[in-house]
Amino acid sequence: MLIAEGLVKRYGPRRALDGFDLTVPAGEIVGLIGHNGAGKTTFVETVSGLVRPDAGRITVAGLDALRDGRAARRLLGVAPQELALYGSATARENLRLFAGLAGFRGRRGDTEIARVLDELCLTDVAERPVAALSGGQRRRVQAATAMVGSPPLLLLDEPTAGADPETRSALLSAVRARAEAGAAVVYTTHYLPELVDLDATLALARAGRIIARGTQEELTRHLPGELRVTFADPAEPELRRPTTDPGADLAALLASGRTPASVDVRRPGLDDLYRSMETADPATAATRTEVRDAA
Ligand SMILES: Nc1ncnc2c1ncn2[C@@H]1O[C@H](COP(=O)(O)OP(=O)(O)OP(=O)(O)O)[C@@H](O)[C@H]1O
Repeated sequence: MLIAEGLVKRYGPRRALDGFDLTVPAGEIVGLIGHNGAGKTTFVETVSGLVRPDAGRITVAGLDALRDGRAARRLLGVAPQELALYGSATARENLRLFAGLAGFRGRRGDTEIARVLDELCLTDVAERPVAALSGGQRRRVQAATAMVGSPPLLLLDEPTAGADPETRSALLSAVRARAEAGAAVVYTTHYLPELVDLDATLALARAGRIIARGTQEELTRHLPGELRVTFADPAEPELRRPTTDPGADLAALLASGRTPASVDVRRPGLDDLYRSMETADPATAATRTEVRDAA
């Protein structure tokens, strides 16, 4: 659904995007993660037509988005990081505007708006001006403007930033439902447990490019987890050690004649992956990408 290749965006001497490649098939949620300044927002802005790249190609549903931006924009819904809503208009009026842009007008538009308001638990506040809504409610209205009209590509830039658990859960359910209905979703967040909830695949951005891409399992399985062992002899301190092969490490421990009282293996998770990006060697990351391509 979305293919971005070799995107470069320069701001003076700085390259916000520096050979950024990302492909997202229909029905897939990709969690775009990376430290502040990695280029995630610039990528979202580039695909949504707000920023013109200096080089590269973007295809949305087979359309060349850089040549035929207007047609490509009709296929995508964006929730930008900075809220962009009309404060004096009600939530419903804001949605009417975006539904109209997506070609939904009249009764068809009203039905679509009612559906999205319900999906994001906004029906009760639909007639209030957006300026009078809470931060979490405004976040949901922003996500609703992206989803109205059911575009096949969703770009959600930190849609749950500052959201309370209720808002977060309504948003995640809506995003999952959209992907199940076939939408391709680019989802940026710094809150990694959300990506586990969404069962998202991952794209790791660093310094303007994607350094690793794959499923959560593919990207975490080679990272060390942690082996924790307590011993029958109370004088022996608890052992905690990073491990990539807990079975072999435990066998070595037993062979040494010590008697464990409890054994716990913590599998590597997304936090470990995020931390490993500090030191990630792009060459290793490239191998991982190849592994996925071959799969
Ligand atoms: N309009 C701009 N003018 C100059 N530099 C910019 C502009 N937009 C982004 N940059 C720079 O480009 C780089 C990438 O920024 P971007 O906002 O895309 O990162 P990000 O990964 O979204 O970060 P965050 O996690 O903080 O949202 C940063 O170094 C940023 O300072």
